[in-house]
Formats: sequence, C-alpha cells, structure tokens
Amino acid sequence: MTRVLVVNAGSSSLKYEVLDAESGVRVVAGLVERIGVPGSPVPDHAAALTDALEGLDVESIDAVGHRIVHGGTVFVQATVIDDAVEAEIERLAVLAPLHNPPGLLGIRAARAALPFVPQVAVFDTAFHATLPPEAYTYAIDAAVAARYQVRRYGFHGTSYRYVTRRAAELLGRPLEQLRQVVLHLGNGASAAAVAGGRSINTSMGMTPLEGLVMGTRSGDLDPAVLVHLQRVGGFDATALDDMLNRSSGLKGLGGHSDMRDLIRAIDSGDEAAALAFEVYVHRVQRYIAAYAADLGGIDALVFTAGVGENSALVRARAVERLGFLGIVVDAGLNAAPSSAPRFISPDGSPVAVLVVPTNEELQIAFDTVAVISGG
Ligand SMILES: Nc1ncnc2c1ncn2[C@@H]1O[C@H](COP(=O)(O)OP(=O)(O)O)[C@@H](O)[C@H]1O
Ligand SMILES: CC(=O)OP(=O)(O)O
Ligand SMILES: [Mg+2]
Repeated sequence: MTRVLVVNAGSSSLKYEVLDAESGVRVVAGLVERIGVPGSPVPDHAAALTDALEGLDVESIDAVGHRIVHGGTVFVQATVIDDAVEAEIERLAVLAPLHNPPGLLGIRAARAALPFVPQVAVFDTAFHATLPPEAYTYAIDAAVAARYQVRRYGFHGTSYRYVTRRAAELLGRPLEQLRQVVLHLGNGASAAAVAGGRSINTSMGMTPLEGLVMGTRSGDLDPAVLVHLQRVGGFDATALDDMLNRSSGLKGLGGHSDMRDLIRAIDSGDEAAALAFEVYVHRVQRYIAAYAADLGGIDALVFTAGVGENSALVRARAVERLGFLGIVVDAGLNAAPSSAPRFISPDGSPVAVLVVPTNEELQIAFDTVAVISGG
C-alpha cells in the first residue's frame, strides 16, 4: 500500500488529500475555498497549508504529490523534487503568478514536515507538450519570441488527462478514437481540444491568463489595450499584471469572482453581474465551436471543474446556439443535481455532452507513484 499526500493549490483554493494510490481510496480529504476572497476567514495559501499539515498523521505518508501549474519547457512529465527542481519552479513563478508561488509554499511546507519522504511535482503544462507548432506559436516577431521564450503552454493538463479518460470509459469507446472538447471551468478556466487522448489546442497560453473569462482574469484581449493603458493610463508592468490577473474577469465586470455569488447577484437584479455572465458564456461558446473545427468534428463535449460540474445554467447557455454542430443538452438531464459522471445530451445525439467531475488529486497520486517506482 502506498499512501500519497496530494497538495493542489488552485488560485482560490487549497485541496489536499491522503489516498491509497493502489486502490484510489481516500483516507483524508480537505478543501479550503475562497482563499483571499474578501470576507473569507482564510487570508492566503500559507495559512491554509499550516492548518492542513497540523491535522495529518505524517508517519503514515509514503510520498507527496504536488500540483505545480507551470513547468515551462523543462518539465514535460512528473518529476521528483530536489533543490534544483524547486529553484526552477521558482524561476517559472513569474509566468504563473497566482499559482506557482502557492505551489512552492506547498513544496516547502511539505519538505520541512516530511523531510525523508519523496516529493513529486506534477505539472499542469505537461499534458499539452503534444501541441503542434501552429497551436503553440504566437504570431509575433520570431526573433523576439525566441529571445524571450514567448510561446503557448496550456494548463489544467492533469485535469484534462483524467477527464478525457473517464469520458472515454463512460462512452464505452477507445480514447484513441475520440475527438473531445473539454471545458475546465473553475476559478481559472480553460478549454482543450483533445484528439485521441492528445492535446492539440488549448485556450490558456504562455501564462494561465489567455482564453476564457475567469473569476478574476480577463482571458483574451486585444494586446493593444495594454499598450494604450501604458501610454495613456500610466500603468506599469506590475499594475497591468495585477489588473489582468486579479481584478478582471467576472470580478472586474460583475463584482464577484465566485460564480455562485455572481449568479446570486444576477438573481437580485444586478445588471453589471448579468453582463459579466453574458461575456463569460459568449467566450465559452466561441471556444467550443473553434475547437470542434480544430478537431475536424466533435464526438464529445465534456464539462468539468467547479462551474462546469455544478452550474446547469452555464452549461445550458454555453451550448444554446451550437445545435448546428449537433451539440444539444436535454434540459431535464442537465438540471438534475448529481455529483456522478453523466450524460446530459439526449439519447442518440450526434455529439455526446457529458459532465465528468475532475479528480486532479487522484491523477497526481497515480503519477507520483509511477515516478517514484520508476514507471
Ligand atoms: N453550485 C455551483 N454553481 C455555480 N458555480 C459553482 C457551484 N459550486 C462551485 N461553483 C464555482 O466553481 C468555482 C471554483 O471552482 P474550482 O474548480 O473549485 O476552482 P479552482 O480554480 O480554485 O480549483 C467558483 O467560481 C464557484 O463559484
Ligand atoms: C491554471 C489555473 O488557472 O488553475 P486554477 O483553475 O486552479 O486556478
Ligand atoms: Mg482547480
């Protein structure tokens, strides 16, 4: 039996689990949400982590798996952490300012608390190492891109790997034959086009800022907006970074980063919140259609993560105009509350639409054991 402690520092959450990597059975599970959200009792990831580690029986743990968001071009698979790996993750933090720093806090806290236990980093970027050049290349001056290592990476890869396999099982078809569009809609949100289990496009780019509208992040933007704000608004790099990553998205438009809070505000008649929701849904819809085109057709559309798993309203609105692609949801199936993986398209639909709860922790535990056992 191999007991793995998994630490998943999301941008607004800390998820930790101790699980038996052979059976997948959970021994301990904890979730701290709304980290840093105004009014929340949890100010930052460090506080959340200290509380988490205090409650654990460290003697029983054989390995620790850490979710690390940015692995750059160096880490294309899960890697045992030593001082050099830790330093490289720190160097990459500038490319994932909301994520690599809490990920590092997790590594440091766990290495201090469990100094003799192997620790493994499992990277969000790794799954997207298969992106073709036409998907990972930005159309900027190639010399500038090369000099500053500007390219797209993509994130949420651990989630995509787990969810696409589960979807294939549910469909009863080989993963290798499926064209899937997956929407990972959490606080951070992205879409991926997955052909035969390989990522061929994804909406996040060099950093987890590109693509969909998120809790506090803008997603896609005309880059000239940044130039304008620098020239006319006096914004410097820090101010831009802060605005785009922390005070944009649903929060910037509608005053709430958390989708539950946003929907509550809409229900009470808040027009700014309603506009934020429309912009969010419009963007999701566009990526579904674009990725169906990238794949040359779509067999399955899969919703996952906090919003994708729980908001029937977001799912219904996202596919509302996509009937021309064969994408429709059954209103009753979509609205039925459930935490199980399930179909929400009508029987016999040309495109299967599914809700598949992600399990990054389980995937990280498997990957951790595979790495330390040399598999
Ligand atoms: N029942 C629900 N309806 C709508 N949104 C929900 C629901 N439950 C959770 N969410 C949303 O899921 C998001 C958090 O997703 P999660 O995947 O946990 O985030 P993280 O990116 O931090 O890992 C929040 O916006 C939250 O409001
Ligand atoms: C990469 C990313 O945005 O992660 P999360 O959704 O957990 O914030
Ligand atoms: Mg997450």
